[in-house]
Amino acid sequence: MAATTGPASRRVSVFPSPQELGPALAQLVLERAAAAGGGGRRFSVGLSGGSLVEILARDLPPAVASAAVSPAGWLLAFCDERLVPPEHPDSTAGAYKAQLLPRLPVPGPRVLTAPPRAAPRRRRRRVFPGEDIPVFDLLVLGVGPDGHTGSLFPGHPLLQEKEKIVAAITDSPKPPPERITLTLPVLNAARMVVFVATGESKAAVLKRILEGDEENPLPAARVQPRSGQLRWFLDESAAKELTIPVEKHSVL
Ligand SMILES: O=C(O)[C@H](O)[C@@H](O)[C@H](O)[C@H](O)COP(=O)(O)O
Repeated sequence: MAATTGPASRRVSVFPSPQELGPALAQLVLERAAAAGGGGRRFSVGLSGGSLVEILARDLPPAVASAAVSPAGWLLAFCDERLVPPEHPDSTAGAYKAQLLPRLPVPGPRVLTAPPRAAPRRRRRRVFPGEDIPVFDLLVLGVGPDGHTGSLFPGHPLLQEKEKIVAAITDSPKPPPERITLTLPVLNAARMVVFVATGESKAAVLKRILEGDEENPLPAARVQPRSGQLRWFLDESAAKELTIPVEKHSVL
C-alpha cells in the first residue's frame, strides 16, 4: 500500500528500526543503479552525512555483494560537505572514504569530492554533459530536527538561490559553520530523492514537513522534485506523530 497524500509521487515508507530500513535503502540504491545503467551513462548518486554514513556503510556493501553488482560505473557525490580537512572526523567525504568505500568491490565508484567554492562550470559540464542543472539519478538526504537538509537551513538566504548549483555557507547553525551544499534547483531536478530519518528527535519536525502547510516551508519541505520521485524512509520512532497513510514494512 503506497502512501498517497501530498505530492503525486511521494511515498512514505516506515520500518520498525534502522536495522530494517538500511537493507531496504541499499536495495533502492541498487534498483536505481540498474535503472540508470546502460548506454555508457554513469549512475549518479549524491549522499549526505550524519547518521546515513553508518547505515550505508553497514548495509550497502552486503547488498552489492549479493547482487554481484559492480559499482565501477557509479558516480558518487555528496549533497553537502563540511569544509574541514578530509581526515577530520567532521568530513562527510572522509567518513564515506573510511567506512563505506573500502567495503565496496574494486574498482569502486568514481568519487566527486566537493570543490571549496561553487563548482566551476567547466568541471560540471564534464561530469554532467549537456545538462544545465545536473540531474542526479538518486539523492539521499537526511533531515535535521530543525528541518534542514543538506546544508540548507531554515530562514537562510540560500533557500532563495536560483542560479548556483553548489553554494558556500559560512554561518551554518549546525557546526562546523563553513560548508558547501547542493542548492534547491539541483535537489528538485533529481530523478529520485529519498529522505532518510530515524529516531524520536525527528518526529515533530517530520509532522511539520509531511503534514504541515506552512507559508514559509522548512528546507526539507521545499524538496519536491519537479519530475522525479520523492521517497521518505523513516523508522517508527521518527514516524510516530504522522497521521498520513504510510507504507509499513515489518520484519518477515
Ligand atoms: O552535514 C550534515 O550534518 C548532513 O549532511 C545533514 O544534512 C544531515 O543529513 C542531517 O543533519 C541529518 O543528520 P542525522 O541523520 O545525523 O540526524
